[in-house]
Amino acid sequence: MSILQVKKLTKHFGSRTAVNAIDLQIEAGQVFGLLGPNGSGKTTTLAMLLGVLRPSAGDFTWFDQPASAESRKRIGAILETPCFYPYLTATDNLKAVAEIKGCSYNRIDITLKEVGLLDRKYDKFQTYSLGMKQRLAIASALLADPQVLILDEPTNGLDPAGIVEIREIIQKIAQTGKTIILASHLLSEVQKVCSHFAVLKAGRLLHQGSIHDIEQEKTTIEVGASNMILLRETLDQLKGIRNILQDGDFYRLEVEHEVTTEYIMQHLHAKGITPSHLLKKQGNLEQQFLKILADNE
Ligand SMILES: Nc1ncnc2c1ncn2[C@@H]1O[C@H](COP(=O)(O)OP(=O)(O)OP(=O)(O)O)[C@@H](O)[C@H]1O
Repeated sequence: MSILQVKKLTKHFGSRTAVNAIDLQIEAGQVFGLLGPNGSGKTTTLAMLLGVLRPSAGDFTWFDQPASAESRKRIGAILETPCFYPYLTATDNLKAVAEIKGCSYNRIDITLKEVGLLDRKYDKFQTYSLGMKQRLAIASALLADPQVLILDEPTNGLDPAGIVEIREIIQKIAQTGKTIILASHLLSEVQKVCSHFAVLKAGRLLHQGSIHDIEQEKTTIEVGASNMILLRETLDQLKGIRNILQDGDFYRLEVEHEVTTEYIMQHLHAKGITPSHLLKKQGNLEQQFLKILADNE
């Protein structure tokens, strides 16, 4: 089932175009990363998709139907950190959220467990760390057991341990079959948790695809030396090299991910070869992201 179809979605703020005719397709079960630098239009896009902002042009469907109050109930979202009562416990705060959303209190312990806060449920919100506050926000978004969870920059401001916790929670939630859409400017985060992603820059959609495709990108090492024949003979004997192609005055090696330039260097040294050129090129999202941004300058 298609979860979200977006067509030519646009938002102008006065003369500024924050979101410029973007198209998106998100399918059930995907963990979808909306990736882009600050000010690229991620929050504005999510706000339109959640009915918080009215689009200037374009449209979208949720669950193959025009957006409605009904479809909105199937989506749990955190656009901004929700306001919790500092002097109330996590449980009492979630009771207040349950009242607003009209859902059963039975879900409170289930969601607190999902975000790893069950043993702190009677602690006051004001005693929570930033990471715990963010996890409680996720619990509140999960309270009505939505099909889709939307998170805007979920690891913002967290320390490395807090970031890992949020990542693990997102992965666990994804395993339950929910579709997750998260906006982030952190490439590594998107690469670690997302199955699919789109890149926004200055309100435009530059790329949409699966993380898998990018990870399948070949890792290559370029190596050149004055004696290309001896270099070739040496490279032919090395393990971990899948393919060797000559490209001008160097060879382009398709290698296993683990093969390092140090490994190549050691073997060349043993044969008395000093490389004139040695460069590893990894097909990871960061390079793709930078390339996508550069290609669209
Ligand atoms: N209410 C508003 N009025 C005027 N301009 C706005 C408004 N909201 C956002 N913008 C502008 O729209 C553009 C996109 O902002 P948006 O917050 O959607 O980007 P973002 O990718 O979410 O960035 P960040 O990661 O910094 O939150 C920016 O230039 C921003 O200044």
